Parts: sequence; C-alpha cells; structure tokens
Amino acid sequence: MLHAYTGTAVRSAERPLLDAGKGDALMRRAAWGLASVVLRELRARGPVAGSTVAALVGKGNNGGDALWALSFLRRRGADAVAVPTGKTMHEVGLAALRRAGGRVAEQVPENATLLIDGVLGTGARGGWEPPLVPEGVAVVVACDLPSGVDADTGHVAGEVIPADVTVTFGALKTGLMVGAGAHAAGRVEVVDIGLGPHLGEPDLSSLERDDALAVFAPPAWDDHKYRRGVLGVCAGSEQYPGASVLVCSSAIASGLGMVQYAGPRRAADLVLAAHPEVVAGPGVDGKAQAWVAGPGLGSDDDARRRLAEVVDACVDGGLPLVLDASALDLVSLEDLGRLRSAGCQVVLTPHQGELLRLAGRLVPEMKTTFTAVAGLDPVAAARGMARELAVVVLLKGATTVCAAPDGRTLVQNEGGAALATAGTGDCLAGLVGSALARTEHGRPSPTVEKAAAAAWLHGTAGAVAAEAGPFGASTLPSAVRHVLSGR
Ligand SMILES: NC(=O)C1=CN([C@@H]2O[C@H](COP(=O)(O)OP(=O)(O)OC[C@H]3O[C@@H](n4cnc5c(N)ncnc54)[C@H](O)[C@@H]3O)[C@@H](O)[C@H]2O)[C@@H](O)CC1
Repeated sequence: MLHAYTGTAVRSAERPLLDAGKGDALMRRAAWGLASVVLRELRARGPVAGSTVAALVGKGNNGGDALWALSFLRRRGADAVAVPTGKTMHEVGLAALRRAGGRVAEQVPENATLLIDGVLGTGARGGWEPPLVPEGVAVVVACDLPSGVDADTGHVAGEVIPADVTVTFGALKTGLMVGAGAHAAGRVEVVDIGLGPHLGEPDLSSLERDDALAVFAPPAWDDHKYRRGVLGVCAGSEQYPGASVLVCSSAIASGLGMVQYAGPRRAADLVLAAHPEVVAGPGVDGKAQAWVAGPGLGSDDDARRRLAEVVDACVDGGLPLVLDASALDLVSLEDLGRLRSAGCQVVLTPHQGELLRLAGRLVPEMKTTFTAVAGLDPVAAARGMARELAVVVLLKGATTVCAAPDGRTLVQNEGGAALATAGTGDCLAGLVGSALARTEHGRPSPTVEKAAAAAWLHGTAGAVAAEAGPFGASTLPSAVRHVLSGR
C-alpha cells in the first residue's frame, strides 16, 4: 500500500529540521536523490559526459534543489545549464553550480536531452506559464512535483510541463496521486530525506496489486458456493436491460460462488442467455450475502419498488449494499439511516454529476460547498459526502476516490480514459458488490479497502483491454479474468 501526505503536511514535517538549521543538508540530500535519477535516465540513453542537462529554475527552494542537482551532474561531466524563470535564484545553490563549472542561460539549449522542472514545488500558489520545451528534450524530470500542481489536491490551475519522472522529497504527495497532478507526474520516485519521524498519519493511501488481489483471493480448498459469496443484483429494466448483464458478467468474472439476479423478464432473459449459471427471478428472495442495486434501474415506480425491496432485504439480513446509478437518485436519507442502524456496509458509487445531484437532494445545505470542490478537489468531495451520509463513497473519475465516513481515503489511478465508455460503471458496481459479498479468509478488510480493490481491478482490467484497441464495456469481464489469472 502506498501512503501520501499533503504538501502542507510535508512542509510542517520539514519545519523542525529547518528550525534546527538542517535546511541546507536537507536540500543537498534531496538534490542528490534528484541527480541520481537524472543520471540513471541519462545513462539509459548514452554517456553522461558530454550530454546537456538543463533545469528551469524558480526563485524558491525548489529551484535550489535543481541548482544543487545540476552541480552534481556537472561534476559527472554533463553540461549543466540553469535557466532562471524569475529575477533571482537560490543563492547557495547557484554558487554550488558555478563552483562545479555549470552555467546560466536565458533559454533551454536546443541540444538539451534532459530537462529538470525546478520552478515551483510545495510553495506554489496558482499557475505559471511554462516556456516552450525544445523538441530534442527526450526526458522531463520534475523536481518534487511538476510546477503548477497543487501538492495538496492534484489540481492544476494553469499549465504544466508533463513529466516522465517526478522525483519527490520526503514522502509521496497527495497532489501526485490525484487527477491532473497524477497525470502530469509520470512515474514517481520518492527520495527519503529523513522526514519520517515528523510526518504523522498519511492524508490518503493507494492499494497496490497485492493489496487488491488479497480482496479478490482465490477460493480456499474447502469452500463451497455459499461460502465463496453470493451476490444479489438488482439492475436493468425493460428500458435498459443490458446493465443487468454487465453487472452480472463482471461479478462472475471476479470469481464468486453464485450470482442471483432480481429483475424483469426481458433483462433476466438476457442475463440467462449470457450466463445460464445465474439464478434469476423477479424478486429478492434467495441467499444473497450482498446486493448491488441501481444500474439501468430507471426512475419509475417499478424502480422505486425494486430498490425498496433490496433495501428491506439488506436491513433484514444486515447485508452489504452497493448503490449505483439510478439508485443514487432514488435512495432516501431514511433508507440510509435504516441500513446504518442495521449495521449494513453501504457503498455509494457516484460520478461527479451524480454526487452533485445526491448533495442537492440529501444535503442541500452543502450543495454549494460540493459544487465548489467537486472539480478542484475530488478527495474533499468524496470525503465530505462520506462524512455527511456516514457511508463509504466511491467517487468515479480520472482518479477513483474511495472515502470512509471517518475520513480514511484510498485513491486508484489504474484505469485510463479508455474506460470512459457506456457500461463500465455497471461493471465496476458488479466488482464492488463482489468484493463485499466474498467470504474473507484472512484479515478482514475495511469496506473502503474493498471498494478500492474493486476500483483497482476495474482499472487494471481496463488497461489490459485497452492494449488490444478501443473496447466497449462488455469486453471488461474477460479482462477481469485475465488480470486475476495472472496472480
Ligand atoms: N526547505 C527545505 O529545506 C527543503 C525544501 N525542499 C524543496 O523546497 C520546495 C519548497 O520550497 P519553497 O517554499 O521555497 O517554495 P517553491 O520553491 O515551491 O516556490 C516558492 C517561490 O515561488 C514563488 N511562487 C509561488 N507561486 C508562484 C507562481 N504561481 N508563479 C511564480 N512564482 C511563484 C514564491 O513567491 C516563492 O518565491 C519543495 O517543493 C522542495 O522542492 C526540499 O529540498 C526539501 C528540503
């Protein structure tokens, strides 16, 4: 599991060390970490001696890191060129560069093969206008974070030079894990500068492969179908029958004991044609150990009645429930209260638009706050909604944010924009349901971690599917099987 801290938290952690007069030592350590990554990138492309490395240098400590790194690179034979973006540069860093024989230029030299972005770090306020990067630059390495990325949120206010690698200091930053910041950062490498004892609790985390696969573990040797998990699916309608197939297919592909489908004839027939192993019927009676409700349900009286039946079944049995799509527009505060009182694990899976509609209906006094933060800070939006409704919220988007009512948050970035196609959300709902329905054999995972594991599996399957070209949602279940077969 990866853990990230806000830029603000990292700056606070630095404070005692700076007060103790260790600022220069910290900077040199950070800069040496940066230079080491640059050396590796250069060596992968040819000899270091004779190569040209340029750095865009801002006036703060981020520029200071870049200047020190250039001085180390110069001593290994590279032509090291500082390009200031303001009127001043970090004095000690500049002196180090000059002592090493580096130089200062007004523009990035045309023959530079590698560019260090050392303009803005955790002290950035708002955006900037990057210069044109010469075409010969083969690699961009960001110092601490790509300039212009908000280290606390991942929001990019203006422009950014997309990095191939970001070398970040002290700890992984939240801004490198979320949205545009994560996209601009490229591969992220963390350089330890000794902040560990001062860091405290992480702001958020991200599941890695093994964490997610532990949730979707293969069956134990003596499992039977009821012990592996039975998922109830209340999805699809006469108008939108296909959603039922997508939810069931992805759940089956993730390896469950049984899928039970509750819905109208037409949708049930489609489900059975695709998966004769599904137990289908009009109502919710059965052995389901968790339910997914919502995809393709519609908004008519029948949809309301069907959702009410599922909520009742979950309340009666204390069963976990995933509410997705149409169910997000139908569920009431009273439903959520009953589910909470019955001890049900509840996961809501909105995208941004659904989250704002949910806020408008269920927490109208917070609508303005949610509208303000939804686009800029999806972590704050998901956390706010999880806290207000006391349920786990999985907010879909370029970064999937899973937040628990106590603020614990996981973010996943595995998928790409290829997943932005109709029906993939239905597949995700099936995977979240599967994660909740499964019997746990080892350490029990918190609900928010199960939701994040489903997001990991969904995103990774999306990446696998995209390798073969553009795809539709019905391709995802086979990619889910492929991902799980590789464990
Ligand atoms: N303080 C230390 O000892 C350490 C600092 N570190 C580095 O220091 C960075 C933080 O340094 P600073 O606090 O100096 O902050 P930055 O270097 O991120 O930027 C601050 C400077 O940029 C200006 N600025 C802010 N926003 C701007 C904008 N939108 N356009 C133009 N100029 C803008 C500010 O007025 C200030 O002069 C970290 O990101 C990291 O790279 C690391 O070396 C670790 C140790």
